[in-house]
Amino acid sequence: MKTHIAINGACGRMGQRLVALAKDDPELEVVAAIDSATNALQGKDAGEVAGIGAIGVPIRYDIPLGLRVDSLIDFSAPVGTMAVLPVCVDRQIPIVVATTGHTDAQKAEIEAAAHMTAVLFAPNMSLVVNLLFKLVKLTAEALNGKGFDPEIVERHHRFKKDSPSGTAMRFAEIIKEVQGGSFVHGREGIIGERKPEEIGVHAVRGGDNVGEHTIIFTTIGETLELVHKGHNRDSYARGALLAAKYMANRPAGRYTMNDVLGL
Ligand SMILES: NC(=O)C1=CN([C@@H]2O[C@H](COP(=O)(O)OP(=O)(O)OC[C@H]3O[C@@H](n4cnc5c(N)ncnc54)[C@H](OP(=O)(O)O)[C@@H]3O)[C@@H](O)[C@H]2O)C=CC1
Ligand SMILES: O=C(O)C1=N[C@H](C(=O)O)C[C@H](O)C1
Repeated sequence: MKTHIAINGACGRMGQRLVALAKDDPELEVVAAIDSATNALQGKDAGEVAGIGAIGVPIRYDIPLGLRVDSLIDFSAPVGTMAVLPVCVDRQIPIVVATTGHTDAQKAEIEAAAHMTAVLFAPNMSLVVNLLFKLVKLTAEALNGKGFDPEIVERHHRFKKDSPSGTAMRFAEIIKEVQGGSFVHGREGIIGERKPEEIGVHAVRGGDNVGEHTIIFTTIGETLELVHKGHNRDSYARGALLAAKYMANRPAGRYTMNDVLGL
């Protein structure tokens, strides 16, 4: 039986790739394509919006009542996640939250929803980025107390609304969990020498970059850099579709991409 998925943010850059890749997957069927009520593409066919031809699913701002939805993937905006989250709770729809940029209060609401429905909340759906989370933890552990300065540089397209990226902040949190420290976002002026406890996080914006993260561990005499460069958005989309299949029919609880990817 196919997994019936709903996509929140279906008109966006990621939403369109999900619609396109799901069409080629015999295990998946897109049954609902949701976007903001004000989006000019409301009512258009989601397949046409994604450039793959009609799939018979119109863009809507809600999930039709009575429709079987096995899991919902959210690549929208923080306000979009918060709009769809209570619907998923009410209707017991497992939700994959891939959107980034939520406030701490919004993050707490998403975590709390996991007591009522199945929730996977991850800033990056790519297999190798999730592997890199592990490599950065290993590196932070190996270099802890040895005089290395951690700094993170992320690069994204000019259209990205949140900064720093959710992924960059996850790398920073992993280092902090191992080494302690405090985040420094950019530097300007006569700020004095770098303090050993600093974890620098820096955002570059421009062009059509789909996402690059460089995690730097540098000391007097040598530097180690761990780098991921996305080539297109499909690595994120494929991970999210895998997650949607994994989440279908799961009981309430908090799930991770490590569960999905077997990492
Ligand atoms: N976890 C991961 O692996 C990845 C996460 N992301 C994150 O996913 C999110 C989306 O990225 P991207 O596709 O590039 O962004 P886009 O801006 O291209 O798409 C977002 C879509 O969501 C829509 N939207 C806005 N508000 C709502 C709402 N209230 N309800 C439903 N839909 C809404 C937007 O509509 P409108 O234009 O009308 O506002 C737009 O169509 C970002 O937070 C990004 O950081 C991106 C890539 C990978
Ligand atoms: O907005 C994007 O494009 C991306 N956002 C995610 C993030 O903020 O970490 C993941 C990826 O880097 C692409």
